[in-house]
Amino acid sequence: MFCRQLNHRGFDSARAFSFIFLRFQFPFLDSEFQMTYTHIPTTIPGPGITEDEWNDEFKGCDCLVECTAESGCTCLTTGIDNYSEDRRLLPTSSETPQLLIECSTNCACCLMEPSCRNRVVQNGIMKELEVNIKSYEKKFQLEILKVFSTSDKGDGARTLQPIQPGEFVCEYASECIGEEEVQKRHMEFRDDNYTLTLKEHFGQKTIKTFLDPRLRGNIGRFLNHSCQPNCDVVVVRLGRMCPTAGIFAKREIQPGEELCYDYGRSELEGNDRKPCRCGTTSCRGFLPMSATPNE
Ligand SMILES: C[S@@+](CC[C@H](N)C(=O)[O-])C[C@H]1O[C@@H](n2cnc3c(N)ncnc32)[C@H](O)[C@@H]1O
Repeated sequence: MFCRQLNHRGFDSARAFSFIFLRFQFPFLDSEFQMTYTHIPTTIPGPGITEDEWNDEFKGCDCLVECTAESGCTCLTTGIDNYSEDRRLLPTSSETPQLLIECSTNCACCLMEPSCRNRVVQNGIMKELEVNIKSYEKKFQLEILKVFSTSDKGDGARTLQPIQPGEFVCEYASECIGEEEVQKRHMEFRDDNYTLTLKEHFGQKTIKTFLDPRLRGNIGRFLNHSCQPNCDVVVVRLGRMCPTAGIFAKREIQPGEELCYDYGRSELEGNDRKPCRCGTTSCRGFLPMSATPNE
């Protein structure tokens, strides 16, 4: 079924994705709103996503042995393994990232013990991470999170354990929302914007997915931007067409290092851009900004 869906939608292997954080300057900030969010371990459907869209699932593989490209696992649609035996993201050979589909409950391998290697993001956070939630700490019950201070970027997250290149850090757990809801939240929360737009290019077609952890999210919402990041965002499909965003280590990360990724690039210029405080030698000076909330 999933092959039919892929063909039907005209998807091909010449795909790519980009993501950019929405960034708008407004003169005020409502700190009440800034503090209010509910912890969720994984992405869920939010306003603007229909049940049909969310339930558009892949058929799943029939594997009774380890799911690898070599053994012909049909979830590995491009014939390349997503993860190594020790569950690290495998580098792709070209500039274009592969369509990363993890095995799901629709797969025969879901009975396998321990789980097949094509399940990483869905297994959740394996590392001990730390977040600075300032005075909000006591107010909200966040799993396994403690406190650390960033000097000038608001809250931030860091690791308490070493992380190897390609290892999964955390999901950017969010509400997956529709375009109108993006506009609505932009008006409602003004400066307080967390929406990550995934742009996937399938041939001539571009599909946008909006992930917003503003109201419901996990530690992923605390990762700041860096122009020389130690993490990458990767589009991952957990058995359904609606994508999620997985954050993976780009290089070896030492305990105590702040976790960060590149929010993306924008051509926009202007005084209302927010200065970047990543402090790296390759700093581009400003955080990326998009022209419209759903760009
Ligand atoms: C997804 S949030 C990251 C967590 C945020 N620091 C917080 O306190 O919730 C994105 C916001 O963090 C701040 N930020 C992230 N990276 C930054 C950077 N490199 N320089 C300055 N501010 C940054 C900006 O205010 C941005 O809009």
